[in-house]
Amino acid sequence: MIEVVGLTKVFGVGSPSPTTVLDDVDFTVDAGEIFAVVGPSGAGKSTLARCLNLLERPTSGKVVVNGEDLTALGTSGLRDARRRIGTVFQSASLLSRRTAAQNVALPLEYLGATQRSTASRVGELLDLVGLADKADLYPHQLSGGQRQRVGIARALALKPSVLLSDEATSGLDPAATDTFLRLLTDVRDELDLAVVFITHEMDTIVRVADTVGRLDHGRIVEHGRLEQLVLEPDSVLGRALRPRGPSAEPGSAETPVSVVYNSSTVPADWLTRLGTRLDLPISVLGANVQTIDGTVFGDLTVSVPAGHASAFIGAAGELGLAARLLTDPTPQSDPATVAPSDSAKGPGVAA
Ligand SMILES: Nc1ncnc2c1ncn2[C@@H]1O[C@H](COP(=O)(O)OP(=O)(O)OP(=O)(O)O)[C@@H](O)[C@H]1O
Repeated sequence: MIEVVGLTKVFGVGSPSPTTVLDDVDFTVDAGEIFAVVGPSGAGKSTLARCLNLLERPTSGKVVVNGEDLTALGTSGLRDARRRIGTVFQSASLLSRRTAAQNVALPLEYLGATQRSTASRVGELLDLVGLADKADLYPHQLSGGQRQRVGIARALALKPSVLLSDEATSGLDPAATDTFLRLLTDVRDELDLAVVFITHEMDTIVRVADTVGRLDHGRIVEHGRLEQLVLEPDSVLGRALRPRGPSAEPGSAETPVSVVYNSSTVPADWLTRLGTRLDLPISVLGANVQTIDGTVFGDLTVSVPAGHASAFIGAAGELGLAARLLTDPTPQSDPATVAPSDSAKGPGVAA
Protein backbone atom coordinates (compact mmCIF):
# COMPACT_ATOMS: atom_id res chain seq x y z
CA MET A 1 0.00 0.00 0.00
CA ILE A 2 1.23 3.49 -0.79
CA GLU A 3 -0.15 6.67 0.77
CA VAL A 4 0.78 10.03 -0.66
CA VAL A 5 -0.02 12.87 1.70
CA GLY A 6 0.23 16.57 0.86
CA LEU A 7 2.99 15.93 -1.68
CA THR A 8 4.37 19.26 -2.86
CA LYS A 9 7.32 20.02 -5.10
CA VAL A 10 8.55 23.55 -5.62
CA PHE A 11 11.49 24.10 -7.95
CA GLY A 12 13.70 27.11 -7.27
CA VAL A 13 12.79 27.48 -3.59
CA GLY A 14 14.35 30.74 -2.37
CA SER A 15 14.75 32.08 -5.91
CA PRO A 16 12.76 35.13 -7.06
CA SER A 17 10.37 32.95 -9.07
CA PRO A 18 9.84 29.53 -7.49
CA THR A 19 7.66 27.11 -9.50
CA THR A 20 5.15 24.90 -7.71
CA VAL A 21 4.93 21.77 -9.84
CA LEU A 22 3.13 19.47 -7.38
CA ASP A 23 0.65 21.11 -5.10
CA ASP A 24 -0.64 19.18 -2.10
CA VAL A 25 -1.22 15.86 -3.87
CA ASP A 26 -3.02 13.20 -1.83
CA PHE A 27 -3.95 9.66 -2.79
CA THR A 28 -3.80 6.11 -1.48
CA VAL A 29 -3.29 2.95 -3.50
CA ASP A 30 -4.07 -0.32 -1.74
CA ALA A 31 -2.25 -3.57 -2.34
CA GLY A 32 -3.82 -5.21 -5.38
CA GLU A 33 -5.08 -1.92 -6.81
CA ILE A 34 -4.05 -0.08 -9.99
CA PHE A 35 -4.31 3.70 -9.70
CA ALA A 36 -3.93 5.52 -13.01
CA VAL A 37 -2.73 9.13 -13.13
CA VAL A 38 -3.52 11.04 -16.30
CA GLY A 39 -2.87 14.66 -17.17
CA PRO A 40 -1.80 16.98 -19.95
CA SER A 41 1.78 17.75 -20.82
CA GLY A 42 3.32 19.86 -18.07
CA ALA A 43 0.76 18.78 -15.45
CA GLY A 44 3.52 17.32 -13.27
CA LYS A 45 3.31 13.58 -14.05
CA SER A 46 7.06 13.01 -14.41
CA THR A 47 7.76 15.07 -11.32
CA LEU A 48 5.19 13.02 -9.42
CA ALA A 49 6.89 9.81 -10.60
CA ARG A 50 10.32 11.08 -9.51
CA CYS A 51 8.99 12.18 -6.12
CA LEU A 52 7.25 8.83 -5.58
CA ASN A 53 10.35 6.77 -6.21
CA LEU A 54 12.37 9.41 -4.36
CA LEU A 55 14.72 10.19 -7.20
CA GLU A 56 13.57 13.72 -6.37
CA ARG A 57 13.07 14.96 -2.81
CA PRO A 58 9.60 16.46 -2.36
CA THR A 59 9.55 19.97 -0.85
CA SER A 60 6.93 18.80 1.65
CA GLY A 61 4.48 15.98 2.17
CA LYS A 62 4.91 12.28 2.67
CA VAL A 63 5.28 9.09 0.67
CA VAL A 64 4.29 6.28 3.02
CA VAL A 65 4.78 2.66 1.95
CA ASN A 66 3.26 -0.01 4.18
CA GLY A 67 3.21 2.43 7.08
CA GLU A 68 6.79 3.69 6.67
CA ASP A 69 7.31 7.34 5.73
CA LEU A 70 10.05 7.17 3.10
CA THR A 71 10.42 10.93 2.94
CA ALA A 72 11.57 11.06 6.56
CA LEU A 73 14.61 8.83 5.85
CA GLY A 74 18.20 9.98 5.54
CA THR A 75 20.37 9.18 2.51
CA SER A 76 21.34 5.65 3.48
CA GLY A 77 17.84 4.76 4.66
CA LEU A 78 16.52 6.16 1.43
CA ARG A 79 18.68 3.87 -0.69
CA ASP A 80 17.17 0.93 1.11
CA ALA A 81 13.67 2.38 0.99
CA ARG A 82 13.77 2.76 -2.80
CA ARG A 83 13.65 -1.03 -2.96
CA ARG A 84 10.03 -0.90 -1.87
CA ILE A 85 9.05 0.88 -5.08
CA GLY A 86 9.95 -0.70 -8.42
CA THR A 87 9.77 1.55 -11.48
CA VAL A 88 9.16 0.75 -15.14
CA PHE A 89 10.16 3.74 -17.22
CA GLN A 90 9.19 4.85 -20.69
CA SER A 91 11.37 2.89 -23.18
CA ALA A 92 12.61 0.59 -20.37
CA SER A 93 16.01 2.33 -20.00
CA LEU A 94 17.97 -0.91 -20.24
CA LEU A 95 21.75 -0.89 -20.36
CA SER A 96 22.66 -1.66 -23.95
CA ARG A 97 25.85 -3.60 -23.15
CA ARG A 98 24.08 -5.96 -20.82
CA THR A 99 21.89 -8.90 -21.80
CA ALA A 100 18.27 -9.12 -20.68
CA ALA A 101 19.33 -11.34 -17.77
CA GLN A 102 22.16 -9.00 -16.79
CA ASN A 103 19.82 -6.02 -16.83
CA VAL A 104 17.38 -7.81 -14.53
CA ALA A 105 20.28 -8.79 -12.30
CA LEU A 106 21.45 -5.20 -11.86
CA PRO A 107 19.44 -4.26 -8.73
CA LEU A 108 20.38 -7.58 -7.11
CA GLU A 109 24.07 -6.93 -7.80
CA TYR A 110 23.83 -3.47 -6.24
CA LEU A 111 22.34 -5.13 -3.21
CA GLY A 112 25.27 -7.54 -3.00
CA ALA A 113 23.25 -10.70 -3.60
CA THR A 114 25.28 -13.85 -4.30
CA GLN A 115 25.75 -14.96 -7.90
CA ARG A 116 23.75 -18.07 -7.25
CA SER A 117 20.75 -16.34 -5.67
CA THR A 118 20.90 -13.67 -8.38
CA ALA A 119 20.88 -16.26 -11.16
CA SER A 120 17.96 -18.06 -9.60
CA ARG A 121 15.92 -14.88 -9.03
CA VAL A 122 16.66 -13.61 -12.56
CA GLY A 123 15.48 -16.96 -13.95
CA GLU A 124 12.22 -16.69 -11.98
CA LEU A 125 11.63 -13.12 -13.13
CA LEU A 126 12.30 -13.75 -16.81
CA ASP A 127 9.95 -16.70 -16.56
CA LEU A 128 7.30 -14.48 -14.97
CA VAL A 129 7.45 -12.01 -17.86
CA GLY A 130 7.58 -14.77 -20.50
CA LEU A 131 11.14 -14.11 -21.66
CA ALA A 132 13.06 -17.09 -20.30
CA ASP A 133 14.26 -17.88 -23.83
CA LYS A 134 15.56 -14.33 -24.39
CA ALA A 135 17.83 -14.18 -21.32
CA ASP A 136 21.04 -13.87 -23.34
CA LEU A 137 19.84 -11.34 -25.89
CA TYR A 138 20.92 -7.69 -25.79
CA PRO A 139 18.34 -4.88 -25.75
CA HIS A 140 18.83 -4.13 -29.46
CA GLN A 141 17.92 -7.75 -30.22
CA LEU A 142 14.57 -7.41 -28.41
CA SER A 143 11.35 -5.75 -29.58
CA GLY A 144 10.09 -2.63 -27.78
CA GLY A 145 7.48 -4.71 -25.97
CA GLN A 146 10.05 -7.30 -24.91
CA ARG A 147 12.32 -4.56 -23.59
CA GLN A 148 9.43 -3.23 -21.47
CA ARG A 149 8.84 -6.73 -20.10
CA VAL A 150 12.53 -6.90 -19.13
CA GLY A 151 11.91 -3.52 -17.48
CA ILE A 152 9.06 -5.03 -15.44
CA ALA A 153 11.26 -7.99 -14.44
CA ARG A 154 14.01 -5.59 -13.32
CA ALA A 155 11.51 -3.44 -11.40
CA LEU A 156 10.31 -6.54 -9.54
CA ALA A 157 13.80 -7.89 -8.77
CA LEU A 158 13.89 -6.58 -5.22
CA LYS A 159 10.32 -7.67 -4.41
CA PRO A 160 8.80 -4.21 -4.10
CA SER A 161 5.31 -3.73 -2.72
CA VAL A 162 4.66 -0.81 -5.07
CA LEU A 163 5.13 -0.81 -8.84
CA LEU A 164 5.36 2.55 -10.57
CA SER A 165 4.77 2.52 -14.32
CA ASP A 166 5.84 5.86 -15.80
CA GLU A 167 4.48 6.19 -19.36
CA ALA A 168 5.68 2.62 -19.91
CA THR A 169 3.36 1.90 -22.85
CA SER A 170 4.23 5.10 -24.75
CA GLY A 171 5.57 4.16 -28.14
CA LEU A 172 4.50 0.50 -27.97
CA ASP A 173 2.38 -0.91 -30.78
CA PRO A 174 -1.14 -2.16 -29.89
CA ALA A 175 -0.11 -5.82 -29.54
CA ALA A 176 2.87 -5.01 -27.30
CA THR A 177 0.68 -2.64 -25.27
CA ASP A 178 -1.84 -5.47 -24.78
CA THR A 179 0.87 -7.84 -23.61
CA PHE A 180 2.29 -5.21 -21.25
CA LEU A 181 -1.12 -4.42 -19.72
CA ARG A 182 -1.97 -8.11 -19.28
CA LEU A 183 1.39 -8.64 -17.60
CA LEU A 184 0.83 -5.63 -15.36
CA THR A 185 -2.51 -6.98 -14.12
CA ASP A 186 -1.05 -10.50 -13.77
CA VAL A 187 1.86 -9.34 -11.60
CA ARG A 188 -0.47 -7.06 -9.64
CA ASP A 189 -2.66 -10.11 -8.86
CA GLU A 190 0.16 -12.56 -8.31
CA LEU A 191 2.31 -10.30 -6.11
CA ASP A 192 -0.51 -8.20 -4.58
CA LEU A 193 1.21 -5.01 -5.69
CA ALA A 194 -0.07 -1.47 -5.36
CA VAL A 195 0.43 -0.07 -8.87
CA VAL A 196 0.71 3.61 -9.81
CA PHE A 197 0.18 3.76 -13.57
CA ILE A 198 1.13 7.14 -15.05
CA THR A 199 -0.01 7.62 -18.62
CA HIS A 200 -1.49 9.96 -21.18
CA GLU A 201 -3.27 7.09 -23.01
CA MET A 202 -6.93 6.94 -21.97
CA ASP A 203 -7.54 3.57 -23.65
CA THR A 204 -4.93 1.90 -21.42
CA ILE A 205 -6.66 3.30 -18.33
CA VAL A 206 -9.97 1.72 -19.29
CA ARG A 207 -8.23 -1.63 -19.60
CA VAL A 208 -6.33 -1.77 -16.31
CA ALA A 209 -7.24 0.92 -13.79
CA ASP A 210 -9.31 0.41 -10.67
CA THR A 211 -9.12 4.08 -9.72
CA VAL A 212 -8.10 7.15 -11.73
CA GLY A 213 -6.78 10.59 -10.80
CA ARG A 214 -6.57 13.57 -13.13
CA LEU A 215 -3.53 15.74 -12.54
CA ASP A 216 -3.76 19.35 -13.68
CA HIS A 217 -1.41 22.16 -12.69
CA GLY A 218 0.17 19.84 -10.13
CA ARG A 219 -3.10 19.07 -8.37
CA ILE A 220 -5.34 16.03 -8.45
CA VAL A 221 -8.49 17.75 -9.67
CA GLU A 222 -10.62 14.62 -10.16
CA HIS A 223 -10.31 11.24 -8.53
CA GLY A 224 -12.57 8.22 -8.39
CA ARG A 225 -13.24 4.61 -9.21
CA LEU A 226 -13.19 3.93 -12.94
CA GLU A 227 -16.70 2.48 -13.06
CA GLN A 228 -18.09 5.54 -11.27
CA LEU A 229 -16.22 8.10 -13.36
CA VAL A 230 -17.36 6.51 -16.59
CA LEU A 231 -20.98 7.27 -15.61
CA GLU A 232 -20.33 10.91 -14.65
CA PRO A 233 -21.87 13.07 -17.38
CA ASP A 234 -20.08 16.24 -16.24
CA SER A 235 -16.66 14.77 -15.59
CA VAL A 236 -13.76 15.55 -17.95
CA LEU A 237 -12.34 12.15 -17.10
CA GLY A 238 -15.71 10.45 -17.52
CA ARG A 239 -16.14 11.87 -21.02
CA ALA A 240 -12.63 10.95 -22.04
CA LEU A 241 -13.19 7.42 -20.75
CA ARG A 242 -16.18 7.08 -23.07
CA PRO A 243 -14.55 7.63 -26.46
CA ARG A 244 -17.01 7.94 -29.30
CA GLY A 245 -17.08 9.04 -32.89
CA PRO A 246 -19.33 11.86 -34.08
CA SER A 247 -23.09 11.46 -33.74
CA ALA A 248 -25.62 11.99 -36.52
CA GLU A 249 -27.39 15.37 -36.56
CA PRO A 250 -30.89 15.43 -35.03
CA GLY A 251 -33.78 16.47 -37.27
CA SER A 252 -35.04 20.06 -37.08
CA ALA A 253 -37.97 19.09 -34.82
CA GLU A 254 -35.86 16.87 -32.56
CA THR A 255 -33.80 17.46 -29.42
CA PRO A 256 -30.58 15.52 -28.82
CA VAL A 257 -30.28 13.94 -25.37
CA SER A 258 -27.22 12.25 -23.91
CA VAL A 259 -27.78 8.99 -22.01
CA VAL A 260 -25.14 7.22 -19.92
CA TYR A 261 -25.82 3.93 -18.17
CA ASN A 262 -24.40 0.87 -16.47
CA SER A 263 -26.04 -2.19 -18.00
CA SER A 264 -26.06 -4.06 -14.69
CA THR A 265 -28.52 -1.57 -13.20
CA VAL A 266 -30.88 -0.83 -16.09
CA PRO A 267 -33.26 -3.11 -18.02
CA ALA A 268 -31.79 -4.33 -21.30
CA ASP A 269 -34.82 -3.05 -23.26
CA TRP A 270 -34.72 0.44 -21.73
CA LEU A 271 -34.97 2.24 -25.07
CA THR A 272 -38.08 0.33 -26.13
CA ARG A 273 -39.64 0.83 -22.70
CA LEU A 274 -39.07 4.57 -22.77
CA GLY A 275 -40.49 4.88 -26.29
CA THR A 276 -43.58 2.84 -25.35
CA ARG A 277 -44.15 4.58 -22.05
CA LEU A 278 -43.88 8.07 -23.51
CA ASP A 279 -45.45 7.04 -26.81
CA LEU A 280 -42.65 8.80 -28.68
CA PRO A 281 -40.39 7.83 -31.57
CA ILE A 282 -36.85 7.82 -30.15
CA SER A 283 -33.88 7.15 -32.37
CA VAL A 284 -30.19 6.63 -31.68
CA LEU A 285 -27.84 9.24 -33.20
CA GLY A 286 -24.59 7.86 -31.83
CA ALA A 287 -23.43 5.25 -29.37
CA ASN A 288 -20.49 3.71 -27.61
CA VAL A 289 -20.78 0.56 -25.55
CA GLN A 290 -17.73 -0.71 -23.71
CA THR A 291 -16.96 -3.35 -21.13
CA ILE A 292 -15.01 -2.36 -18.04
CA ASP A 293 -14.09 -5.12 -15.65
CA GLY A 294 -16.92 -7.30 -16.97
CA THR A 295 -19.62 -4.62 -16.76
CA VAL A 296 -21.08 -3.03 -19.89
CA PHE A 297 -21.27 0.77 -19.94
CA GLY A 298 -23.26 2.61 -22.58
CA ASP A 299 -23.06 6.20 -23.76
CA LEU A 300 -25.66 7.20 -26.34
CA THR A 301 -27.02 10.27 -28.00
CA VAL A 302 -30.71 9.85 -28.79
CA SER A 303 -33.13 12.19 -30.51
CA VAL A 304 -36.42 13.00 -28.84
CA PRO A 305 -39.26 14.97 -30.50
CA ALA A 306 -38.93 18.64 -29.57
CA GLY A 307 -40.87 19.56 -26.44
CA HIS A 308 -40.59 16.07 -24.92
CA ALA A 309 -36.97 16.08 -23.74
CA SER A 310 -37.82 16.82 -20.08
CA ALA A 311 -40.35 13.99 -19.95
CA PHE A 312 -37.77 11.66 -21.52
CA ILE A 313 -35.05 12.71 -19.08
CA GLY A 314 -37.37 12.18 -16.09
CA ALA A 315 -38.53 8.76 -17.28
CA ALA A 316 -34.94 7.71 -18.08
CA GLY A 317 -33.88 8.72 -14.57
CA GLU A 318 -36.58 6.48 -13.10
CA LEU A 319 -35.11 3.54 -15.03
CA GLY A 320 -31.62 4.27 -13.64
CA LEU A 321 -30.16 6.06 -16.69
CA ALA A 322 -28.32 9.39 -16.47
CA ALA A 323 -29.89 11.53 -19.20
CA ARG A 324 -29.36 15.19 -19.96
CA LEU A 325 -29.88 17.69 -22.70
CA LEU A 326 -27.06 17.78 -25.19
CA THR A 327 -26.77 21.50 -25.61
CA ASP A 328 -23.16 21.73 -26.75
CA PRO A 329 -22.15 19.02 -29.19
CA THR A 330 -18.47 20.01 -29.16
CA PRO A 331 -15.94 17.16 -29.22
CA GLN A 332 -14.93 15.67 -25.89
CA SER A 333 -11.86 17.16 -24.31
CA ASP A 334 -9.18 14.68 -23.47
CA PRO A 335 -7.59 15.19 -20.06
CA ALA A 336 -4.35 13.81 -21.43
CA THR A 337 -4.08 16.41 -24.16
CA VAL A 338 -6.27 19.32 -23.14
CA ALA A 339 -4.13 22.38 -22.47
CA PRO A 340 -4.02 23.39 -18.80
CA SER A 341 -5.70 26.71 -19.57
CA ASP A 342 -8.59 24.91 -21.32
CA SER A 343 -9.09 22.30 -18.66
CA ALA A 344 -9.16 25.01 -16.03
CA LYS A 345 -12.47 26.16 -17.53
CA GLY A 346 -13.99 23.04 -16.01
CA PRO A 347 -16.04 20.32 -17.58
CA GLY A 348 -18.15 21.10 -20.59
CA VAL A 349 -21.27 19.24 -21.63
CA ALA A 350 -21.28 15.53 -22.13
CA ALA A 351 -21.33 14.29 -25.65
N1 LIG B 1 13.95 20.81 -12.51
C1 LIG B 1 12.95 21.65 -12.80
N2 LIG B 1 13.04 22.97 -12.55
C2 LIG B 1 12.04 23.82 -12.83
N3 LIG B 1 10.87 23.43 -13.37
C3 LIG B 1 10.71 22.13 -13.66
C4 LIG B 1 11.73 21.18 -13.40
N4 LIG B 1 11.28 19.95 -13.78
C5 LIG B 1 10.03 20.16 -14.27
N5 LIG B 1 9.70 21.46 -14.21
C6 LIG B 1 8.42 22.06 -14.64
O1 LIG B 1 7.38 21.37 -14.01
C7 LIG B 1 6.25 21.27 -14.86
C8 LIG B 1 5.79 19.84 -14.91
O2 LIG B 1 6.77 19.06 -15.58
P1 LIG B 1 6.64 17.49 -15.72
O3 LIG B 1 7.75 17.03 -16.59
O4 LIG B 1 6.52 16.88 -14.38
O5 LIG B 1 5.22 17.40 -16.46
P2 LIG B 1 4.59 16.15 -17.23
O6 LIG B 1 3.14 16.13 -16.86
O7 LIG B 1 5.37 14.92 -16.99
O8 LIG B 1 4.73 16.60 -18.74
P3 LIG B 1 4.98 15.65 -20.06
O9 LIG B 1 3.73 14.82 -20.21
O10 LIG B 1 5.14 16.66 -21.14
O11 LIG B 1 6.20 14.84 -19.80
C9 LIG B 1 6.67 21.84 -16.20
O12 LIG B 1 6.15 23.15 -16.31
C10 LIG B 1 8.17 21.87 -16.13
O13 LIG B 1 8.70 22.94 -16.86
